[in-house]
Amino acid sequence: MAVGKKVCIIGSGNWGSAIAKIVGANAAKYDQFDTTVNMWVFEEMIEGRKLTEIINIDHENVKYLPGHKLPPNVVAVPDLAEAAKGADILIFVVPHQFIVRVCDTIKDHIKKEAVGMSLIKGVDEGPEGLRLISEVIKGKLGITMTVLMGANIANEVAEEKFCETTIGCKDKVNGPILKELMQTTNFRVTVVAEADVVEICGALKNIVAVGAGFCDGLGFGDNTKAASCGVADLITTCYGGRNRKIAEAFAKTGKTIEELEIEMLNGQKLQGPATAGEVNRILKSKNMVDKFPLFNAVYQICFNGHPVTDFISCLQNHPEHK
Ligand SMILES: NC(=O)C1=CN([C@@H]2O[C@H](COP(=O)(O)OP(=O)(O)OC[C@H]3O[C@@H](n4cnc5c(N)ncnc54)[C@H](O)[C@@H]3O)[C@@H](O)[C@H]2O)C=CC1
Ligand SMILES: O=C(CO)COP(=O)(O)O
Repeated sequence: MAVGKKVCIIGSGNWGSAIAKIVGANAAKYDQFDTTVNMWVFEEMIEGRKLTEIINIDHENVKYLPGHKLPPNVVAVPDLAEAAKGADILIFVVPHQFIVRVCDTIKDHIKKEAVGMSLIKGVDEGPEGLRLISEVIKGKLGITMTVLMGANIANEVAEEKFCETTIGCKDKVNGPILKELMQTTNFRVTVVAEADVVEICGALKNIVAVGAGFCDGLGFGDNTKAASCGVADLITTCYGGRNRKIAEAFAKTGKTIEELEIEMLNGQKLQGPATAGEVNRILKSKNMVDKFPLFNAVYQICFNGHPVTDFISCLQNHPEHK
Protein backbone atom coordinates (compact mmCIF):
# COMPACT_ATOMS: atom_id res chain seq x y z
CA MET A 1 0.00 0.00 0.00
CA ALA A 2 1.31 3.45 -0.90
CA VAL A 3 2.24 5.58 2.07
CA GLY A 4 0.65 9.02 2.22
CA LYS A 5 2.77 12.14 2.06
CA LYS A 6 3.61 13.48 5.47
CA VAL A 7 2.90 17.16 6.06
CA CYS A 8 4.47 19.45 8.65
CA ILE A 9 3.29 22.98 9.37
CA ILE A 10 6.15 25.09 10.68
CA GLY A 11 4.49 27.83 12.68
CA SER A 12 1.31 28.12 14.68
CA GLY A 13 0.45 31.80 14.89
CA ASN A 14 -2.74 33.35 13.60
CA TRP A 15 -2.28 32.21 9.98
CA GLY A 16 -0.47 28.97 10.81
CA SER A 17 -3.39 27.90 13.00
CA ALA A 18 -6.03 28.88 10.44
CA ILE A 19 -4.19 26.93 7.77
CA ALA A 20 -3.88 23.96 10.15
CA LYS A 21 -7.67 23.72 10.13
CA ILE A 22 -7.65 23.28 6.35
CA VAL A 23 -4.55 21.13 6.05
CA GLY A 24 -5.65 18.87 8.91
CA ALA A 25 -9.07 18.32 7.36
CA ASN A 26 -7.66 17.63 3.88
CA ALA A 27 -4.91 15.33 5.15
CA ALA A 28 -7.59 13.26 6.89
CA LYS A 29 -9.79 13.28 3.79
CA TYR A 30 -7.38 12.43 0.95
CA ASP A 31 -5.44 9.16 0.66
CA GLN A 32 -2.36 10.74 -0.83
CA PHE A 33 -1.56 12.32 2.56
CA ASP A 34 -0.63 10.81 5.89
CA THR A 35 -3.48 11.65 8.25
CA THR A 36 -1.26 12.94 11.05
CA VAL A 37 -0.06 16.51 10.47
CA ASN A 38 2.72 17.81 12.70
CA MET A 39 2.54 21.46 13.62
CA TRP A 40 5.60 23.07 15.18
CA VAL A 41 4.52 25.28 18.06
CA PHE A 42 6.89 27.83 19.59
CA GLU A 43 6.27 26.78 23.17
CA GLU A 44 4.85 29.22 25.66
CA MET A 45 2.90 29.02 28.89
CA ILE A 46 -0.72 30.14 28.92
CA GLU A 47 -2.26 30.39 32.38
CA GLY A 48 0.07 27.72 33.73
CA ARG A 49 -0.36 25.29 30.81
CA LYS A 50 1.91 24.61 27.85
CA LEU A 51 0.44 25.82 24.56
CA THR A 52 1.29 22.47 22.92
CA GLU A 53 -0.66 20.62 25.61
CA ILE A 54 -3.64 22.92 25.20
CA ILE A 55 -3.63 22.32 21.44
CA ASN A 56 -3.23 18.54 21.76
CA ILE A 57 -5.88 18.15 24.47
CA ASP A 58 -8.40 20.91 23.74
CA HIS A 59 -7.61 21.20 19.99
CA GLU A 60 -7.59 24.97 20.07
CA ASN A 61 -4.80 27.52 19.78
CA VAL A 62 -6.27 29.70 22.50
CA LYS A 63 -3.65 32.42 22.10
CA TYR A 64 -3.37 32.93 18.33
CA LEU A 65 -6.68 31.64 16.97
CA PRO A 66 -9.15 31.53 19.86
CA GLY A 67 -12.64 30.24 19.22
CA HIS A 68 -11.74 27.75 16.47
CA LYS A 69 -11.24 24.00 16.90
CA LEU A 70 -8.32 22.43 15.10
CA PRO A 71 -8.73 18.92 13.67
CA PRO A 72 -7.54 16.28 16.17
CA ASN A 73 -5.07 14.85 13.64
CA VAL A 74 -3.07 18.11 13.84
CA VAL A 75 -0.45 17.35 16.47
CA ALA A 76 1.40 20.20 18.19
CA VAL A 77 5.12 19.47 18.53
CA PRO A 78 7.38 21.81 20.55
CA ASP A 79 10.67 20.47 19.12
CA LEU A 80 11.14 21.98 15.66
CA ALA A 81 13.59 19.41 14.28
CA GLU A 82 11.39 16.58 15.59
CA ALA A 83 8.30 18.10 13.98
CA ALA A 84 9.92 18.47 10.56
CA LYS A 85 11.68 15.08 10.49
CA GLY A 86 10.35 12.77 7.79
CA ALA A 87 7.97 15.33 6.28
CA ASP A 88 7.41 15.29 2.51
CA ILE A 89 5.70 18.68 2.51
CA LEU A 90 6.94 21.51 4.73
CA ILE A 91 4.62 24.50 5.13
CA PHE A 92 6.51 27.57 6.35
CA VAL A 93 4.28 30.04 8.19
CA VAL A 94 6.27 31.95 10.79
CA PRO A 95 6.71 35.74 10.92
CA HIS A 96 9.50 36.47 8.44
CA GLN A 97 11.98 37.66 11.06
CA PHE A 98 12.29 34.10 12.44
CA ILE A 99 12.83 32.15 9.21
CA VAL A 100 16.63 32.00 9.21
CA ARG A 101 16.74 30.49 12.69
CA VAL A 102 14.00 28.03 11.76
CA CYS A 103 15.95 26.85 8.70
CA ASP A 104 19.21 26.51 10.63
CA THR A 105 17.43 24.33 13.18
CA ILE A 106 15.90 21.89 10.70
CA LYS A 107 18.51 21.73 7.95
CA ASP A 108 20.16 18.50 9.15
CA HIS A 109 16.89 16.78 9.94
CA ILE A 110 14.66 17.08 6.88
CA LYS A 111 14.21 14.87 3.83
CA LYS A 112 16.32 16.17 0.93
CA GLU A 113 13.45 15.56 -1.49
CA ALA A 114 10.87 17.40 0.65
CA VAL A 115 8.86 20.18 -1.03
CA GLY A 116 8.48 23.48 0.79
CA MET A 117 5.62 25.94 0.58
CA SER A 118 6.08 29.40 2.06
CA LEU A 119 3.03 31.30 3.33
CA ILE A 120 5.32 33.99 4.75
CA LYS A 121 4.84 37.58 3.63
CA GLY A 122 8.08 39.52 3.87
CA VAL A 123 11.47 39.94 2.21
CA ASP A 124 15.09 39.48 3.15
CA GLU A 125 18.03 41.76 2.41
CA GLY A 126 20.62 39.70 0.58
CA PRO A 127 24.13 40.91 -0.31
CA GLU A 128 22.98 41.83 -3.83
CA GLY A 129 19.65 43.33 -2.87
CA LEU A 130 16.22 41.88 -2.27
CA ARG A 131 15.86 38.18 -1.61
CA LEU A 132 12.54 36.42 -1.49
CA ILE A 133 11.85 34.41 1.67
CA SER A 134 11.42 31.31 -0.51
CA GLU A 135 14.95 31.94 -1.84
CA VAL A 136 16.27 32.20 1.71
CA ILE A 137 14.65 28.86 2.57
CA LYS A 138 15.88 27.21 -0.64
CA GLY A 139 19.37 28.59 -0.05
CA LYS A 140 19.48 27.18 3.47
CA LEU A 141 17.76 23.84 2.91
CA GLY A 142 18.29 23.07 -0.77
CA ILE A 143 14.69 21.92 -1.23
CA THR A 144 12.20 22.77 -4.00
CA MET A 145 10.17 25.78 -2.94
CA THR A 146 6.67 26.97 -3.76
CA VAL A 147 4.54 29.75 -2.22
CA LEU A 148 0.93 30.38 -1.28
CA MET A 149 -0.35 33.96 -0.96
CA GLY A 150 -3.68 35.68 -1.24
CA ALA A 151 -6.16 38.08 0.27
CA ASN A 152 -6.50 35.77 3.22
CA ILE A 153 -7.10 37.31 6.63
CA ALA A 154 -6.59 34.36 8.95
CA ASN A 155 -9.65 34.85 11.15
CA GLU A 156 -11.93 35.02 8.10
CA VAL A 157 -10.38 31.88 6.61
CA ALA A 158 -10.87 30.11 9.95
CA GLU A 159 -14.52 31.22 9.92
CA GLU A 160 -14.77 29.57 6.48
CA LYS A 161 -15.77 32.79 4.77
CA PHE A 162 -15.19 32.42 1.02
CA CYS A 163 -11.88 33.59 -0.39
CA GLU A 164 -9.33 32.86 -3.09
CA THR A 165 -5.63 32.19 -2.88
CA THR A 166 -2.76 31.54 -5.29
CA ILE A 167 -0.09 28.89 -5.20
CA GLY A 168 3.06 29.85 -7.05
CA CYS A 169 4.74 26.67 -8.24
CA LYS A 170 7.39 26.69 -10.95
CA ASP A 171 7.15 22.99 -11.81
CA LYS A 172 4.15 21.04 -13.04
CA VAL A 173 4.47 18.11 -10.62
CA ASN A 174 3.87 19.68 -7.22
CA GLY A 175 1.06 22.11 -8.09
CA PRO A 176 -1.81 19.59 -8.15
CA ILE A 177 -0.68 17.88 -4.92
CA LEU A 178 -0.39 21.16 -3.05
CA LYS A 179 -3.73 22.30 -4.43
CA GLU A 180 -5.41 19.16 -3.10
CA LEU A 181 -3.82 19.78 0.29
CA MET A 182 -4.98 23.40 0.51
CA GLN A 183 -8.28 23.75 -1.35
CA THR A 184 -11.70 23.64 0.30
CA THR A 185 -15.16 24.78 -0.78
CA ASN A 186 -14.51 28.20 0.70
CA PHE A 187 -10.77 28.49 0.10
CA ARG A 188 -10.29 28.30 -3.65
CA VAL A 189 -6.82 27.76 -5.02
CA THR A 190 -5.34 28.83 -8.36
CA VAL A 191 -1.93 27.46 -9.28
CA VAL A 192 0.36 29.65 -11.38
CA ALA A 193 3.96 29.25 -12.50
CA GLU A 194 4.96 32.86 -11.68
CA ALA A 195 5.85 32.09 -8.08
CA ASP A 196 8.18 35.08 -7.62
CA VAL A 197 5.47 37.55 -8.62
CA VAL A 198 3.00 35.95 -6.22
CA GLU A 199 5.51 36.23 -3.40
CA ILE A 200 6.73 39.77 -3.96
CA CYS A 201 3.16 41.10 -4.18
CA GLY A 202 2.30 39.33 -0.92
CA ALA A 203 5.30 40.91 0.80
CA LEU A 204 5.06 44.48 -0.46
CA LYS A 205 1.35 44.93 0.16
CA ASN A 206 2.09 45.02 3.90
CA ILE A 207 3.94 48.32 3.51
CA VAL A 208 0.98 49.78 1.64
CA ALA A 209 -1.31 48.51 4.42
CA VAL A 210 0.66 50.54 6.94
CA GLY A 211 0.13 53.59 4.72
CA ALA A 212 -3.60 52.86 4.58
CA GLY A 213 -3.68 52.73 8.38
CA PHE A 214 -1.98 56.13 8.56
CA CYS A 215 -4.72 57.52 6.26
CA ASP A 216 -7.41 56.15 8.57
CA GLY A 217 -5.67 57.41 11.69
CA LEU A 218 -5.28 60.88 10.20
CA GLY A 219 -8.94 60.99 9.26
CA PHE A 220 -8.59 61.01 5.48
CA GLY A 221 -11.37 59.59 3.33
CA ASP A 222 -11.69 56.44 1.28
CA ASN A 223 -10.45 58.20 -1.88
CA THR A 224 -7.20 59.04 -0.15
CA LYS A 225 -6.77 55.50 1.07
CA ALA A 226 -7.49 54.12 -2.39
CA ALA A 227 -4.69 56.34 -3.80
CA SER A 228 -2.28 53.96 -2.09
CA CYS A 229 -4.20 50.82 -2.88
CA GLY A 230 -4.22 48.24 -5.68
CA VAL A 231 -6.13 45.00 -5.99
CA ALA A 232 -7.05 41.84 -4.11
CA ASP A 233 -4.73 41.40 -1.16
CA LEU A 234 -4.08 45.13 -1.08
CA ILE A 235 -7.78 45.87 -0.74
CA THR A 236 -8.21 43.27 1.98
CA THR A 237 -5.14 44.26 3.89
CA CYS A 238 -5.90 47.99 3.64
CA TYR A 239 -9.30 47.45 5.26
CA GLY A 240 -9.03 44.45 7.55
CA GLY A 241 -5.38 43.64 8.30
CA ARG A 242 -3.26 44.06 11.41
CA ASN A 243 -0.73 46.32 9.67
CA ARG A 244 -3.51 48.77 8.85
CA LYS A 245 -5.01 48.58 12.34
CA ILE A 246 -1.75 49.27 14.17
CA ALA A 247 -0.83 52.08 11.78
CA GLU A 248 -4.19 53.75 12.44
CA ALA A 249 -3.60 53.55 16.18
CA PHE A 250 -0.06 54.89 15.65
CA ALA A 251 -1.38 57.95 13.84
CA LYS A 252 -4.06 58.51 16.50
CA THR A 253 -2.18 57.88 19.74
CA GLY A 254 1.46 58.84 19.16
CA LYS A 255 2.58 55.54 20.72
CA THR A 256 5.37 53.61 18.98
CA ILE A 257 4.73 50.70 16.61
CA GLU A 258 6.45 48.35 19.10
CA GLU A 259 4.25 49.52 21.99
CA LEU A 260 1.09 49.11 19.94
CA GLU A 261 2.12 45.67 18.65
CA ILE A 262 2.54 44.45 22.23
CA GLU A 263 -0.63 46.20 23.44
CA MET A 264 -2.97 45.23 20.60
CA LEU A 265 -1.72 42.00 19.04
CA ASN A 266 -1.20 39.60 21.96
CA GLY A 267 2.03 38.15 20.56
CA GLN A 268 1.14 38.33 16.86
CA LYS A 269 3.73 40.03 14.69
CA LEU A 270 3.54 42.85 12.15
CA GLN A 271 5.38 42.35 8.87
CA GLY A 272 4.82 45.77 7.25
CA PRO A 273 7.18 48.05 9.22
CA ALA A 274 10.06 45.53 9.07
CA THR A 275 9.47 45.03 5.35
CA ALA A 276 9.50 48.81 4.86
CA GLY A 277 12.92 48.88 6.57
CA GLU A 278 14.33 46.04 4.48
CA VAL A 279 12.97 47.41 1.22
CA ASN A 280 14.25 50.90 2.03
CA ARG A 281 17.81 49.69 2.53
CA ILE A 282 17.62 47.71 -0.72
CA LEU A 283 16.24 50.72 -2.64
CA LYS A 284 18.94 52.94 -1.14
CA SER A 285 21.68 50.60 -2.32
CA LYS A 286 20.24 50.92 -5.83
CA ASN A 287 19.58 54.69 -5.68
CA MET A 288 15.88 54.07 -6.22
CA VAL A 289 14.31 55.48 -3.04
CA ASP A 290 12.79 58.46 -4.90
CA LYS A 291 10.85 56.19 -7.21
CA PHE A 292 8.91 54.72 -4.25
CA PRO A 293 7.64 57.69 -2.22
CA LEU A 294 4.96 55.71 -0.38
CA PHE A 295 7.40 53.00 0.72
CA ASN A 296 9.88 55.68 1.77
CA ALA A 297 7.31 57.68 3.73
CA VAL A 298 6.18 54.59 5.66
CA TYR A 299 9.80 53.81 6.44
CA GLN A 300 10.63 57.36 7.59
CA ILE A 301 7.56 57.51 9.83
CA CYS A 302 8.08 54.06 11.36
CA PHE A 303 11.83 54.29 11.92
CA ASN A 304 13.15 57.85 11.63
CA GLY A 305 10.69 59.85 13.71
CA HIS A 306 9.14 61.68 10.75
CA PRO A 307 5.71 63.00 11.80
CA VAL A 308 2.85 60.85 10.58
CA THR A 309 1.00 64.08 9.71
CA ASP A 310 3.43 64.52 6.80
CA PHE A 311 2.40 61.16 5.35
CA ILE A 312 0.04 62.47 2.74
CA SER A 313 2.65 64.79 1.20
CA CYS A 314 4.36 61.70 -0.22
CA LEU A 315 1.27 61.04 -2.31
CA GLN A 316 0.77 64.73 -3.15
CA ASN A 317 4.35 64.87 -4.47
CA HIS A 318 4.43 61.53 -6.26
CA PRO A 319 6.92 61.57 -9.19
CA GLU A 320 4.20 60.23 -11.49
CA HIS A 321 2.25 63.49 -10.99
CA LYS A 322 5.07 65.83 -12.01
N1 LIG B 1 -2.49 36.45 10.07
C1 LIG B 1 -2.91 36.60 8.82
O1 LIG B 1 -4.05 36.98 8.57
C2 LIG B 1 -1.99 36.26 7.70
C3 LIG B 1 -0.62 36.16 7.87
N2 LIG B 1 0.19 35.88 6.80
C4 LIG B 1 1.64 35.77 6.96
O2 LIG B 1 1.96 34.57 7.64
C5 LIG B 1 3.18 34.73 8.38
C6 LIG B 1 2.95 34.25 9.80
O3 LIG B 1 1.94 35.03 10.39
P1 LIG B 1 0.99 34.52 11.57
O4 LIG B 1 0.76 33.07 11.51
O5 LIG B 1 -0.19 35.42 11.51
O6 LIG B 1 1.89 34.78 12.87
P2 LIG B 1 1.55 35.75 14.10
O7 LIG B 1 1.57 37.17 13.64
O8 LIG B 1 0.34 35.24 14.78
O9 LIG B 1 2.87 35.58 14.99
C7 LIG B 1 2.97 34.90 16.15
C8 LIG B 1 3.73 33.61 15.95
O10 LIG B 1 5.14 33.84 16.05
C9 LIG B 1 5.67 32.88 16.94
N3 LIG B 1 6.91 33.33 17.55
C10 LIG B 1 7.08 34.27 18.51
N4 LIG B 1 8.38 34.37 18.83
C11 LIG B 1 9.04 33.46 18.03
C12 LIG B 1 10.40 33.10 17.88
N5 LIG B 1 11.36 33.67 18.58
N6 LIG B 1 10.71 32.16 16.95
C13 LIG B 1 9.75 31.59 16.21
N7 LIG B 1 8.45 31.88 16.31
C14 LIG B 1 8.09 32.82 17.22
C15 LIG B 1 4.58 32.67 17.93
O11 LIG B 1 4.77 31.48 18.64
C16 LIG B 1 3.37 32.61 17.03
O12 LIG B 1 3.22 31.33 16.48
C17 LIG B 1 3.54 36.23 8.27
O13 LIG B 1 4.55 36.38 7.31
C18 LIG B 1 2.25 36.89 7.80
O14 LIG B 1 2.48 38.03 6.99
C19 LIG B 1 -0.32 35.66 5.55
C20 LIG B 1 -1.67 35.72 5.32
C21 LIG B 1 -2.60 36.02 6.37
O1 LIG C 1 -1.72 39.08 4.75
C1 LIG C 1 -2.79 39.30 5.28
C2 LIG C 1 -4.07 39.22 4.54
O2 LIG C 1 -3.92 38.68 3.27
C3 LIG C 1 -2.84 39.71 6.72
O3 LIG C 1 -2.41 41.02 6.83
P1 LIG C 1 -1.99 41.60 8.26
O4 LIG C 1 -0.70 40.90 8.64
O5 LIG C 1 -1.81 43.07 8.07
O6 LIG C 1 -3.12 41.27 9.20
